[in-house]
Amino acid sequence: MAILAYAIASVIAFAGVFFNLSYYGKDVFLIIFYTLVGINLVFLVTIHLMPEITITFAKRMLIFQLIIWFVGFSITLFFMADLKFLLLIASIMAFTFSLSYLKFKISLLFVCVISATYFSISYIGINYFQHPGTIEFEALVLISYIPVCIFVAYMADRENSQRRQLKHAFENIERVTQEREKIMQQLKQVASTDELTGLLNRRAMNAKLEEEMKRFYRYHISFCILLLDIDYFKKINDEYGHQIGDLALIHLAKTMQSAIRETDTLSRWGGEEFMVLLPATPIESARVIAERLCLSVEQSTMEIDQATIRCTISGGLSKITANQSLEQAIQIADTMLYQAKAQGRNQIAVSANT
Ligand SMILES: Nc1nc2c(ncn2[C@@H]2O[C@H](COP(=O)(O)OP(=O)(O)OP(=O)(O)O)[C@@H](O)[C@H]2O)c(=O)[nH]1
Repeated sequence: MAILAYAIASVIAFAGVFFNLSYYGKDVFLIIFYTLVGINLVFLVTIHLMPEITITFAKRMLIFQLIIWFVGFSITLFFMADLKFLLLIASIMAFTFSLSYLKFKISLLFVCVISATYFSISYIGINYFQHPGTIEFEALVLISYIPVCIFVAYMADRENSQRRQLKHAFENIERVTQEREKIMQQLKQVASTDELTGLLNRRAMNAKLEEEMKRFYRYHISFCILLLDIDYFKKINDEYGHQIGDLALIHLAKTMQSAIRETDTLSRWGGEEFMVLLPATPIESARVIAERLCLSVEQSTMEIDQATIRCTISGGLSKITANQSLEQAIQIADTMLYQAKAQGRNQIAVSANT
């Protein structure tokens, strides 16, 4: 809308020149007009061509352009004495364009400057250069021009502030949405992580198992469940205290995590129990992985207060089959774990039902 107003204003100004309706004739006006346009263009091109242009320099150029525009306006007013009124309308339209970027007070200042210039030129023109018209008529013109400009300035300022408020509101919404997403992510992370070891907790593991189960029903790719339990962990707690017990749990979690494949998932199932999900793994491969896990725990040591803590783990391994539920597979792994404990610990018991 503002650009349209600016374009119409330019067309009116050019039409004035084209139809040679000016008081002093086309030639004088054209020389001055094109000189000003030329100077302006040179500066515009300079601004765009200089890559190292600074904001201060650009602002100075803007002031320079304003001065050129103002001088151009004054000269045009003077030479187009019989078209002054038309030029004033063009200035309102051009104003509509620039006002959308200006504050209300600055717009008022512009209106005052233009009105004063118009009146001075009319006064000089009528009294000393035989310009047509009377000073009373010019005053009347200004009386109608000023309220229109003030109205345009007010409307532009109101639209501007509404636009700013809207932009601000959108920015706020964007920021709040981003923060909310971040918090949701953090909450999700906290809700699915075991605080002590940083592994997935039981709830998150259950979700993973459900997902794997759906994949199993859809693609018939079976998976294995390995339930692990630290042997005689109570002794560590009793001997070294609960805090050292916690450190031992962290240490063992790290040891086990580094012993499994990236595609397998280790979680803290509860207390000193851990569960490993081995997707798309045949039972024999799962047994190899489980035994390697046992060995890496057995071989790892933890130095605390000059004491060396060693642990072993026992495990129960089961494979999901078509005729059983997830709960049944977990139950079988639990039974196998019980069997591994009963058989002397530090070993893996594998379900025969595979
Ligand atoms: N420090 C610490 N201890 C835990 C935690 N969760 C469970 N425990 C301890 O783990 C021990 C488990 O003991 P039991 O269930 O008797 O089993 P165990 O001593 O490991 O013996 P077996 O499992 O039969 O080999 C208990 O002493 C629990 O207090 C924990 O988060 N931190």
